[in-house]
Amino acid sequence: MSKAAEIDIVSVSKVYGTTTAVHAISLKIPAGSYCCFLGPSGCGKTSTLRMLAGHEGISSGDIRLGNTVVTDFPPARRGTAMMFQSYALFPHLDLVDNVAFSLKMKGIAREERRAKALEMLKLMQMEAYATRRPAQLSGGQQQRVALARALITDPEALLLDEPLSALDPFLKIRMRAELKKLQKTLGITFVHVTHSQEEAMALADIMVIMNDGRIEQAASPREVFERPATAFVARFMGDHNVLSGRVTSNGDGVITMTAPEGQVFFVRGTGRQAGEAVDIAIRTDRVRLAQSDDKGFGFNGVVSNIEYRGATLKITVVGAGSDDFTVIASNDDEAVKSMAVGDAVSLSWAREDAILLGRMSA
Ligand SMILES: Nc1ncnc2c1ncn2[C@@H]1O[C@H](COP(=O)(O)OP(=O)(O)OP(=O)(O)O)[C@@H](O)[C@H]1O
Repeated sequence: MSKAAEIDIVSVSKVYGTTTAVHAISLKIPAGSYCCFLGPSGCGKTSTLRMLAGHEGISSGDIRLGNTVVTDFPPARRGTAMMFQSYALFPHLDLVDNVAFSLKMKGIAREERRAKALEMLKLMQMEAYATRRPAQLSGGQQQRVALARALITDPEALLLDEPLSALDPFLKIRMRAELKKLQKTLGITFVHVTHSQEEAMALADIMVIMNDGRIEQAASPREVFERPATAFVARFMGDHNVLSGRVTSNGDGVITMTAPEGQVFFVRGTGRQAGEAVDIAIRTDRVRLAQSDDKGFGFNGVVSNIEYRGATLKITVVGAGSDDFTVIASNDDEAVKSMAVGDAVSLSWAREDAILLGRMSA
């Protein structure tokens, strides 16, 4: 029904008094993609979304939507629409009037705007409820109405601020699938802010991971998981161990790193100087326990905790400067099954499973 627009964020900052919430971020979100902003509380994701929507002024930088610089445009002229976490429906209006509200503000005649509102309610499979008020709906139904209301302006981009957070876990997963389907059907750009790694992985074409007002990585979920860019991303996404050390040598595309306790690790990579601090990530499911494999690289440690997880065991090991090195091992492995807290174990992984992590530029 609508055209999609590329969103270009060019060196955008947001300063509130003495707090810099967003530090000169730059990002291109391709037209028609599903983009999720993810990060811990206070990292600047909502401020970024609100600047895209025009609900918050931009301290410096520019935002372009398609070919238009919208930096100084009010929300209604940007070609974006926003769906709020709380849905912000009017309790005293029926669904048709709720959905038609922004058309009323634009001065569109009653019959025309009600017809368009009904069309949007139909798209969201809510036309049977058209004469109800928001309080007479379930959470999931209210969310559909809020979506219909945001989409009635035919936006080029839909901005969603934690759209699933008010729903119970079961509905969250169902509505998540509906959001993805809707985005595919409409073909417009969706920008969705969430706290949930799982939600972002399930929905996004591009995941943008923010930390302290900066973008740590913007890439597909697969790339973020398989090639986390920084130690922050590896830790925040989970399922990775991060080991720190210093570069001891560097040549032929292989960096040798020494951990504080003297263990030596090898990782593919270039461009690091001897003596430089370095971090590597190793996926928790790629670590072998109690195996001496001459192709593997690892260390000896002591088991500090074992959690039963059904098909797998989560084993925490102290060693190589880490006090929570985690291994996810199959529960079918007899050697692993018999392990106990306090056991000395040897851990190893294939050289290609060590990922060299970058540092954030300040
Ligand atoms: N209106 C404001 N005035 C002053 N500081 C603000 C304002 N809004 C946000 N901040 C600060 O800016 C920083 C980023 O806030 P923002 O709401 O963008 O983070 P967030 O990643 O969306 O967090 P959350 O997940 O908790 O919503 C925080 O330090 C916050 O305290």
